Amino acid sequence: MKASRVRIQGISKRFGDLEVLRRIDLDIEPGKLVCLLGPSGCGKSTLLRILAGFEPPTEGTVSIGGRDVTTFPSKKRDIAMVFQNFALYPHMSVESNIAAPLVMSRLSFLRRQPLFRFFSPSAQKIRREIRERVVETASLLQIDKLLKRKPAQLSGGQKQRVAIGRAIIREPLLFLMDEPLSSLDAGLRTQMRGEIAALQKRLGITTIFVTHDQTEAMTMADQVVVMSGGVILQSGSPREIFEDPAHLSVAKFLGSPSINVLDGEISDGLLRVEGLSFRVSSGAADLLVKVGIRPEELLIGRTQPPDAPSWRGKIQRVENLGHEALVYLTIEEASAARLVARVASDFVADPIQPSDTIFVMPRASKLKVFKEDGRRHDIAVKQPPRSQQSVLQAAR
Ligand SMILES: Nc1ncnc2c1ncn2[C@@H]1O[C@H](COP(=O)(O)OP(=O)(O)OP(=O)(O)O)[C@@H](O)[C@H]1O
Repeated sequence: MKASRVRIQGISKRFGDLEVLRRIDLDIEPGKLVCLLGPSGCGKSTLLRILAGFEPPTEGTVSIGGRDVTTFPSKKRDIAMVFQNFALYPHMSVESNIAAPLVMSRLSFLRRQPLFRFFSPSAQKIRREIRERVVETASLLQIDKLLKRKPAQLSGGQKQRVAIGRAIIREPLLFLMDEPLSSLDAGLRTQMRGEIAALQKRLGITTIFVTHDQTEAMTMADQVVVMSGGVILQSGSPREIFEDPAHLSVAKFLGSPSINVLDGEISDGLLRVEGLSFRVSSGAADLLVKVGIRPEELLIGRTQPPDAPSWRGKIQRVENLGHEALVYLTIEEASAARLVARVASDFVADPIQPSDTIFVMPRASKLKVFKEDGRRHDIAVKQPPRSQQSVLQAAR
């Protein structure tokens, strides 16, 4: 299989006065599975359509496999696309649907006519080769028993496999998918997530797909590109963008329940958050900030930890999910600050009363600090040394 590099440089798109994409730069390595992730209307489908050649950019260039294809029509780009609704030909069998791209590219209009088959040995040979490829592709996708059926006789997952089969049979340079799983039910979506990712690895075709589902992005992609308002906020591995978000919007978009966000302030070398103080890297300027804490990075207990800053929390609600529990609470010191903590379900095994007071300790090194404009503030946060803690706690 061919694996090609994709390079997007300075792409902007305007529809009249509406600027939908603003100077997008993106480099995709050959053979990677890349996800464009972002809220509705952020411009992901428009970017995919520009890559596919369905929409011209207002500015910028697209290159696929080292060729500048910006002005090429879709047909000349050697790409294949799977649409949200699969777009199968309803009157044609599964076999003919999968074969369609090869039939169109390898047989002229005349040689496609039924009568021609009987008189042209070369057309017969091509037909035989195409059939072999269809069977090979169908067995790869485990739909080889369905070749004679029409799309109306298939389940959602089977239709999707046919759509994928039709896309990969030509061995395109680039494979594009627009919300490929959104029309499947939840169980099938989980199954197809794994199957598509495994198939993509086996074939090695550079693939870009669009979704607004963070689980899909995090479980399938090698590289996740988070978009918002027509710009790329961050591009990186799923782990990178989850653990090291470059922007508060990225941090909020990933993770369920969403990251806790509290107001904070850096002054005199300390980060102060709702009454707790932490040390920050030396030389950090005084600043108002937002502090993000993932629900799994809040430790909670029934007794006050002796050697780490903690809040007193009032439990509002507990959701026991079996293997873990979500504890929703407010901070006593700042009743407006609401938090959610993800804890092992043993913690809530003893009946916990909604009004019980507990202690909530954020892991200092995991605190994510953002500037007021949402961009990440690149400072390290640490626990205050033990000797300072009693002083800081007394000063609260
Ligand atoms: N042909 C068009 N003419 C005018 N505006 C358009 C056109 N196509 C898209 N838009 C606008 O561009 C913006 C981005 O649309 P796009 O479809 O790329 O978003 P998206 O992130 O894919 O959203 P969704 O997840 O809802 O599909 C939207 O505000 C949309 O209304």
